[in-house]
Amino acid sequence: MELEAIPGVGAKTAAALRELDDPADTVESGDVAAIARAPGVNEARAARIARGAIRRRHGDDGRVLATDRAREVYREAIDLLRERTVTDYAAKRLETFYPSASASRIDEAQSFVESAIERDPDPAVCEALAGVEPLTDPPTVRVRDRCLATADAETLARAESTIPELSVETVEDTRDVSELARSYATVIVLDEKFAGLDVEGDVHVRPDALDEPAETVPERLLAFFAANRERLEAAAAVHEAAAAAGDPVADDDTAADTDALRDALARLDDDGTIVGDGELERLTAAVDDLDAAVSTAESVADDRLREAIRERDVTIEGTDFLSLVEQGARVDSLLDRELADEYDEAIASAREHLVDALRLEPEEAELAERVFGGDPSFPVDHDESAVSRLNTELAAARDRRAARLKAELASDLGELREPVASLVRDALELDVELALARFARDFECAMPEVVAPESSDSGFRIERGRSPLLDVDFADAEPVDYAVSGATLLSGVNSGGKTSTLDLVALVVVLAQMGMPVPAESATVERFEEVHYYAKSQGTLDAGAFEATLRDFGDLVEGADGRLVLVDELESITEPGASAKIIAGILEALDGQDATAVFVSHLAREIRDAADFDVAVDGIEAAGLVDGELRVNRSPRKGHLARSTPELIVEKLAGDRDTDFYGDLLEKF
Ligand SMILES: Nc1ncnc2c1ncn2[C@@H]1O[C@H](COP(=O)(O)OP(=O)(O)OP(=O)(O)O)[C@@H](O)[C@H]1O
Repeated sequence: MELEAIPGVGAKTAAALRELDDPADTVESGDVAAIARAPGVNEARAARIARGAIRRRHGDDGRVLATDRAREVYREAIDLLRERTVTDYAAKRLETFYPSASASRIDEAQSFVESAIERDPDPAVCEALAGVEPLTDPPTVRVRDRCLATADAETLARAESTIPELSVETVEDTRDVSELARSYATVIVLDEKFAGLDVEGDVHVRPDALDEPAETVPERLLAFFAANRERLEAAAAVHEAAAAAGDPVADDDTAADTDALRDALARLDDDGTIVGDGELERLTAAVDDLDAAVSTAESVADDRLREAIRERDVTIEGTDFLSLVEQGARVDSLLDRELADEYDEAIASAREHLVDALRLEPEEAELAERVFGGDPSFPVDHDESAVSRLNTELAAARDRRAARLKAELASDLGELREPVASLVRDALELDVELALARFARDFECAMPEVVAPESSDSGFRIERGRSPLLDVDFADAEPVDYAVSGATLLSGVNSGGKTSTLDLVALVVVLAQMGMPVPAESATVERFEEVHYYAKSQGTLDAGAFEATLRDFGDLVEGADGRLVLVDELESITEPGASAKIIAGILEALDGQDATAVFVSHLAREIRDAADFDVAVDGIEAAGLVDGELRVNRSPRKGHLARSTPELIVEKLAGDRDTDFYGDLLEKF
């Protein structure tokens, strides 16, 4: 796919997207997190790119939201959905839903949404979702005890780019390899021609080493899993909680084995090292504690010997005494001769202490024996070279064991790499689905029927619609029935709910064309090409602004087929007499076209009089004034010019007061 063919993707963004593993599929997948891995592409931009890809696939020019207020209603709809997500991912992913005029796009979104709203938003699942985030790639780990070696320049370049964790060294011959083996614990030679090579050290000839990065640098997988541990554990918890709630995220055969994942993670420390292996822990501790254990062992032996000397009467022959005096304080020979058994016991206790403290195995214990037992001395002394030998052996055993365990764990993790990617993706997608399910429940929604413009059901029909955009609690929103086909005026008392009705219509249409459920008992909506919603102007416009507004409406009525036009009190832009004429003219222009329009106005009577055709008028009626409060039937009555608030008040006064004034006034309405 030509990435530049996606609306909104220029050459620069396309170049960034080409850095992804599989640019075309990733962009088409709608996976906002995966798209956002492209350099310089944040999640908001990724959502726009995903939306662009959807539009391209459906040949959709994305013109539905034609005015500021229409765009605002869309934002409000998106906000209502986003408020119901737990993860940032789901919040961004919801932005890939937009009102479309393409039947195939609406069908596609509807089929996703229909199954999503069947989900049960279980609290345990939502809680677990809080820790889920898209998987992250940790920075490259540098491994310094291993290197790659090759004689070939091309292989060298490939090695540097595929295994950046290791140094890549150039070697000409066996001598070079053997030199490397002295600087690195392990050397991996990449060239076939070195096969059968015999040099000292841990040297392997592995021409396939670059194709098996998991084996060559198990640290890469370990670092990846260590860095993503919390996300993975959270995703696993989501799957487990969803399964426990009887609403599994994925089919059993596609689900990752969460037990295997937990088991593998338990073997891994946060810094990518191995944990939970008793033998490795023993060897690591033995290396770390060796010096301290040697000096404690010396003290143990010294204490024993001191005790023994203190309790013994030693008879010194004259010659010995003489040599003692002549040679200074050398008592070694005396110790050997007079206290041989005690000395041996003291040395034995030192060795025993060393073996016990370091928990040494028999072969290691043999080396430990040599640490004590040189010429007798007091205080007891150790053999430094024996300590260093023991240290080298223990460290080598530790490193061998760690390398083997890393390789084993990496091989287990390698098998989990793909499954965990879907484990996390599915958990994040579940959050999108649960947000939709919660939205549908919270606002008692139904899936609307979206019909073709040429259908006999053109326009819109909403039954018992309740707007979540009202300034009252949703529980107090009174249901509204309203249907319009063609152009109509909507009249009604002040604060009767005219603006709220326009909002409800706009919201239902926008949601329906996004493929979403709508807050109504049922709804049928034409698939509008464009939604033009004009909010009430704040006061009279100056000449320039008035002219600009008239131009807008001039454009609007040109080729208005397939448009939904919602206009709130256009009369406020200028003086009432002129307004009525302008609105009448616009309605006349729309009347001959396949447009659907609702014009809210307090000038319905005047507009009707100014129009050259029979203007349809609906009305939001007040049932009357009760204790100075309007009692309103929120559903507009079809073909009915509603009485205005002033008329209602005059009528009330005419009934209450004993004077002709109010009666005469009433007749003027
Ligand atoms: N369906 C409804 N359910 C509950 N309350 C509603 C409903 N519709 C409107 N209201 C309440 O009535 C108030 C006024 O509604 P709205 O602004 O839509 O009336 P209006 O007819 O456009 O008024 P005006 O003629 O002054 O422009 C709203 O702020 C809301 O509190």
